[in-house]
Amino acid sequence: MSTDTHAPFDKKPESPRSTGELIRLEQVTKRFGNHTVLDHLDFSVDAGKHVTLIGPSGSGKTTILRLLMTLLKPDEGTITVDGERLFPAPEKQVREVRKKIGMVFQQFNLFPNMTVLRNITEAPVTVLGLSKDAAEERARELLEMVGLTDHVDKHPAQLSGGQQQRVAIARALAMRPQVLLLDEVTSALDPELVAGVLDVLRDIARSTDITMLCVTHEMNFARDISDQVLMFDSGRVIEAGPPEKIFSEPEHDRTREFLSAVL
Ligand SMILES: Nc1ncnc2c1ncn2[C@@H]1O[C@H](COP(=O)(O)OP(=O)(O)OP(=O)(O)O)[C@@H](O)[C@H]1O
Repeated sequence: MSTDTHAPFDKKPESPRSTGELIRLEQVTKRFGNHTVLDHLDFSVDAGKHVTLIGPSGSGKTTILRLLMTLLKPDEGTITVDGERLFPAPEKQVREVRKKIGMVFQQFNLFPNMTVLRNITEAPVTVLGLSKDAAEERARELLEMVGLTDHVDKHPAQLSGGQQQRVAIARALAMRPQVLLLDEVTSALDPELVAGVLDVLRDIARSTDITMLCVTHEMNFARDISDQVLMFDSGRVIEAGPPEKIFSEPEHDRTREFLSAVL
């Protein structure tokens, strides 16, 4: 069996996957009724980069992740992932492109009736066609990475929220996505469980070549992992730059107001 099948994710020293631009949104507009949530939005993310979306509640950050997951469709504009259209595109192409994208949600969304191991192996077996053994081997490696080796046979209800979220991270990585979307993954956790989850994500950011697009209110985490921070306001990017610039010398008044409220 190739090492490729065994590796839970691509570590940095191994051959990188795509390089250059991985995600591109062009003139993307999303409306809910009369409410324009994203307004002719343009931005791109290069492969292997960690990009964090910050901004006030309701500014459209989660909507972007949901568009990339194809849980929503834009009203206008194009979305491209790894050079292939995600929207507009034929259904078969959308399914293929979707395999390149993993997401971790605020509410862990684990299957309650499946064990931890099965939660992680289910999609690699049914969607990627991995053998049960190969999927389990990969799952065990991922569970070690997220510090949950002792919990393989438990059900989600037997775990803390932080542990469930770490299973959800392992589950997303089991599909070997090129992009990991993180939507306020610690917002539903008790405060004492937040650090454990963020540490796992820091480790993934440091040791793998995965591209991350992250919505978070954890500004220290954003500062630690981000190559670029995008400040959103009313469905537009109003300021973008490396974290040291955005957090220390923001140019826009709205960014300053937002950061003074949350830091
Ligand atoms: N399915 C929906 N139907 C109607 N309105 C929606 C829907 N989803 C989101 N919205 C609205 O779109 C706007 C943007 O929501 P979104 O969740 O993208 O914001 P956000 O920046 O992620 O906010 P938060 O930080 O509070 O999660 C909000 O006003 C929200 O109420």
